[in-house]
Amino acid sequence: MKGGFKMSDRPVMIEFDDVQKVYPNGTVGLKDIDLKIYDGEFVAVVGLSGAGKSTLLRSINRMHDVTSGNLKVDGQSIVGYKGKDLRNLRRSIGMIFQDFNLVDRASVRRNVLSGKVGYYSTWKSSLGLFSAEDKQRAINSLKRVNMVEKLYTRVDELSGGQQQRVAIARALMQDPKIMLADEPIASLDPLTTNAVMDDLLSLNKDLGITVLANLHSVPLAMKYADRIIGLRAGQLVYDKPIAEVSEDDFAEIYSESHPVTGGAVHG
Ligand SMILES: Nc1ncnc2c1ncn2[C@@H]1O[C@H](COP(=O)(O)OP(=O)(O)OP(=O)(O)O)[C@@H](O)[C@H]1O
Repeated sequence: MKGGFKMSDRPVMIEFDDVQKVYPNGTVGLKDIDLKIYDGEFVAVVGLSGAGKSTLLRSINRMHDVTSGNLKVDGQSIVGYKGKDLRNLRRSIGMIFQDFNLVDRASVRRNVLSGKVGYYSTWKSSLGLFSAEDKQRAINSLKRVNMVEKLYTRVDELSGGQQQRVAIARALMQDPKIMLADEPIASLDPLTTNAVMDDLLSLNKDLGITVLANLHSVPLAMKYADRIIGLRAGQLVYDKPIAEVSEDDFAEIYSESHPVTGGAVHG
């Protein structure tokens, strides 16, 4: 926060307004969520398994639909989006997953170019007819995650950390405004964890991409994020800029037995 600059002075990129999500079987995924995420923020989402972290992330690109309330991305309400609007929303949001979601038997290059598949007709993409510009973009994306020397390597010959970096490069093909990282390092060892988190940080700081990452590790969240939010049983029970965060704060979020206090630790 140099020179008194605050993230909340920036435009709002994602806004939840009284959002509820109830799954068809009655499970509450999200409850009474009010949340603003600012353009260029790096937000870590922490909480116990089942707290609603994935549901929160996946409602932003409409992988999950919310049950009620409003959700805006870049000023536009996205809850009713269909067809072209929904496709454009998803193009503007990159996503990476715990298990990478790459095509194992294809090359790194092919996987990264597949980040552009939705932009081409089916026949062109099935024949691998990508434009020279997109081929160059794939190389640039791989350079950004230090993976360009693996361009022609098959994905199943890479380590987990390398695969996650390829997944980041693939997401970059869309030129996203937002990057959702759903437990990006849960399958990785500590060394590759730092490499992947460093990549996410560089997208955030160098390219200005707003990053939301679900993390199980509070120390990691403290190291990388501008702000930490905590969920418990679908509710937002913690929300602080990193300068105010103390590791002791997390006892409540991570205690299995403590009842939800109705957001007393908000803000
Ligand atoms: N498709 C679904 N149908 C029914 N319930 C679901 C579905 N997906 C998630 N849930 C439930 O919603 C709640 C929130 O799940 P969610 O996956 O968002 O939590 P999480 O914090 O991401 O957990 P984890 O860290 O284990 O991934 C949990 O109780 C979960 O069992």
